[in-house]
Amino acid sequence: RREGGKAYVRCGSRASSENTVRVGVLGASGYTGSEVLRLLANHPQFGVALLTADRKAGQPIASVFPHLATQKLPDLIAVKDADFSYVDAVFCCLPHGTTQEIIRGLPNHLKIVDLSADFRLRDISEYEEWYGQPHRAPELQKEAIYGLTEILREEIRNARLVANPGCYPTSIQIPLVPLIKAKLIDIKNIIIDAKSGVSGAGRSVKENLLYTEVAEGINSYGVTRHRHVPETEQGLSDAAHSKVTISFTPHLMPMIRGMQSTIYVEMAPGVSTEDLYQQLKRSYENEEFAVLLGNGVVPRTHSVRGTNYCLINVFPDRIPGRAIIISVIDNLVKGASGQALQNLNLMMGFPENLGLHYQSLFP
Ligand SMILES: NC(=O)C1=CN([C@@H]2O[C@H](COP(=O)(O)OP(=O)(O)OC[C@H]3O[C@@H](n4cnc5c(N)ncnc54)[C@H](OP(=O)(O)O)[C@@H]3O)[C@@H](O)[C@H]2O)C=CC1
Ligand SMILES: CC(=O)N[C@@H](CCC(=O)OP(=O)(O)O)C(=O)O
Repeated sequence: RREGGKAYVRCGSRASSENTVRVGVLGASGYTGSEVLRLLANHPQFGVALLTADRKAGQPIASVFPHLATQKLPDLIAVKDADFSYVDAVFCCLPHGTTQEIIRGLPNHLKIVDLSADFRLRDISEYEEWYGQPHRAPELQKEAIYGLTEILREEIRNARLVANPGCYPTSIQIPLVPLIKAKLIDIKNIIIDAKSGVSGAGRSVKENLLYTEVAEGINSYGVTRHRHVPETEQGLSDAAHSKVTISFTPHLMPMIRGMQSTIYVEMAPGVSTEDLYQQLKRSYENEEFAVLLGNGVVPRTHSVRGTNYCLINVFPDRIPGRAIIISVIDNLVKGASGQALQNLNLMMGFPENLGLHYQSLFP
C-alpha cells in the first residue's frame, strides 16, 4: 500500500483498514527492534511504515533477520533519510545517548515509546552521574512518562513520549510497588539477586558476550553499581513517598532470553507472608500480564519465553519476619518490546493487550 509516495506494510494477515496506525521502528536491526516486529505481525491495528538502522542501513530487513523474511516489510534506512510525515508513532530501539539526539529531532505529531534509558530518570543530574554523559534533551525529560504499565496506566494513556522501563526495574517494581504502597515491607532492607539472558545486552559485539565466555558459566556484573539501581529506587521511592534503597546484583546467565529477580525482604512488624500474598492478589487480580502464581509454584523463565507476562510468587523465608519473592519476565518482551507495545496500545486508545496474546514456547 502507498501513501504520500512511500510504501508501508500492514503487519499480520487481517484485512487492511483506513484506520491503520502507521508505525516506525528506529533501530529495527537490533534485538528489541526485531522483537517489536515479531509482535506487530499479530497486531490488528498497527502497520509497519518505516524501519531504520545505522551500520545496516540500506539492507532489506530479511538479510539481517531471516526469520522476518515471511513478513513484507520496508527496507532499513538511515534515520536522517526517514520521512516521518507519513508515520503516526515510533518505537525507539536505539542505544542510550544516541536516542536523546534523535528524539529531539522528531516531529511533534509522533507518539514515541523510547526503549532506551534516556528519559527514565527524572533527575537530569542523576542521569548524568549514572550514564556518564550530559543529557542533550532535558526539556523533553519533563514531558516523558515512565512506562511501567500496571502502575502508571492513566498517565501513559495521555502521554506523547513514554520512557519504557528497563528490564530489571520492571521485574522488580511489579512485585514490590504494591507491597511498598501498603507499607508491608522495610524499605531499607531489600536485597535483589537478578539474572538475565544474554539478549539483554543487545546485538552489538562485545568480548564478554562471546559464546566462549557466556556458555557454561554465570557472570556477575555491575556489582555494587548498576545503572538500573537509580531507576528502580526512583519508582520504589515514589511508591513509598520516601527514599527507598536496594542492594542489587545482576548476573549474566547462559540463556538467550529470560530474567529472574529473587527478592529478599524484611516484613513490617506483625506482617506475614500471607499478607504479602493477599496484597499482590488484590493488586493484580484484574491484570492480564502481572500474574501471581500462588500454591507454592516457583516462577520459571521457561514459562514466560516470548510472552508479555510477569509471573510472581511469594515464599516464607526460614528466618522469621523475612520473605522471598520471585519474579520472572522475558527481558525482550515485558522487559522491553512487549511492554512498549502495551504502552503504545494505550497511547493510541486501543485495548492494551492487542497483539500480545502469546503463550510461552515450552519446552
Ligand atoms: N535487549 C534488551 O533486553 C533490552 C534493551 N533495552 C534498551 O533498548 C535499546 C535497544 O536495545 P537492543 O535492541 O538490545 O540494542 P541492539 O544493540 O541490539 O540494537 C541497537 C539498534 O540501534 C541502531 N543504532 C546503533 N547506533 C545508532 C546510531 N548512532 N544511530 C542510529 N541507529 C543506531 C543499531 O543499528 P545497526 O544494527 O545498523 O548498527 C540497531 O538497530 C537500548 O537502549 C537498550 O538499552 C531495554 C530493555 C531491554
Ligand atoms: C544482560 C545485560 O547486559 N542487560 C542490560 C540491561 C538491559 C535493559 O533493560 O535495559 P536498558 O539498557 O534499556 O536499561 C544491562 O545490564 O545493562
